[in-house]
Amino acid sequence: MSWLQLRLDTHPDQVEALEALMLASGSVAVTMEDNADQPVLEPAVGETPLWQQTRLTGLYPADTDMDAVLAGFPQALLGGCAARVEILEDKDWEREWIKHYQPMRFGRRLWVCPSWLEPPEPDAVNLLLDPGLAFGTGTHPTTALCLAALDALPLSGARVVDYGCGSGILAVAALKLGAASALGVDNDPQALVATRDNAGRNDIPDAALVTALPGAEPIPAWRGQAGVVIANILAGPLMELSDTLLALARPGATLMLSGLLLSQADAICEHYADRIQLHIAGEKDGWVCLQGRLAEDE
Ligand SMILES: C[S@@+](CC[C@H](N)C(=O)[O-])C[C@H]1O[C@@H](n2cnc3c(N)ncnc32)[C@H](O)[C@@H]1O
Repeated sequence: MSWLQLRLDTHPDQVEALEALMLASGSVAVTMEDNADQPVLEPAVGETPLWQQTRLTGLYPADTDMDAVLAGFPQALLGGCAARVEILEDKDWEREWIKHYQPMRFGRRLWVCPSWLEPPEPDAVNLLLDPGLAFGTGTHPTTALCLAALDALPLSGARVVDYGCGSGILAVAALKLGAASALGVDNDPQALVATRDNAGRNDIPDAALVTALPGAEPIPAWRGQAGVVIANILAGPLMELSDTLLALARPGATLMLSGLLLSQADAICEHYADRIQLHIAGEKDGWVCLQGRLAEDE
């Protein structure tokens, strides 16, 4: 079975009305994205506009008369947008995604391999991953930057905090690269489940990885203990969480921040400047990873 997909590139003011029209005209699902396919950016951290152009995609059964659907939309709404109708072949989307998820190398030693494939370099540090519903497959530039930066750190025996752990990819990578223990924090309980599953998949002993929701009981025990604190979130939370992240770090610790665009780096560096000097440790597709070391007497 195939489907028809109606794509409308429109101004955010019109999104609500157009979504209602799509649903009323037989669309079984409507999704919205920034039509430049950019992530959600936060106005507080840069002048990058949020949702300036929105792409609405409505999914219609294959026998829908799309000319009639479009004719039923008021010109005042449709006039300002680019509309396109496409045939969407029905596929097993989960399988499609899996087909394209292949082993990836980060830095010198680290490979991230889908758990259902054989690692191409059995002697490398191989992290077996099944991201489930959580963010963190290694395919996003920010995750890739953090993984490469982790590979370059002396992690042997370190205690590592992964704040915003998603699939747990960074915490588990740190443990595979020699860290002694890790704390994975996420405000999405599903992410904590994925993190524990991925740790199990990589034979990480239970005691080596603690997972917690923000503010939960195991976190105070980590205050001032971590030799490496990583947070790959977004610029806004990285600012809000600065005290929390720095409180977890011990003197001399490395702080690694990602999830931000090059245009947001100065604002973040400035925000942290009275405690730690951060520099751009890596850049990929417009995203950056910032890194710095706390003073030994911090
Ligand atoms: C961009 S993903 C990063 C996942 C993974 N660490 C990686 O590098 O691929 C950000 C994660 O941070 C979590 N998150 C967002 N805001 C948070 C907050 N204020 N406190 C804790 N976790 C947060 C999200 O649920 C998400 O799993």
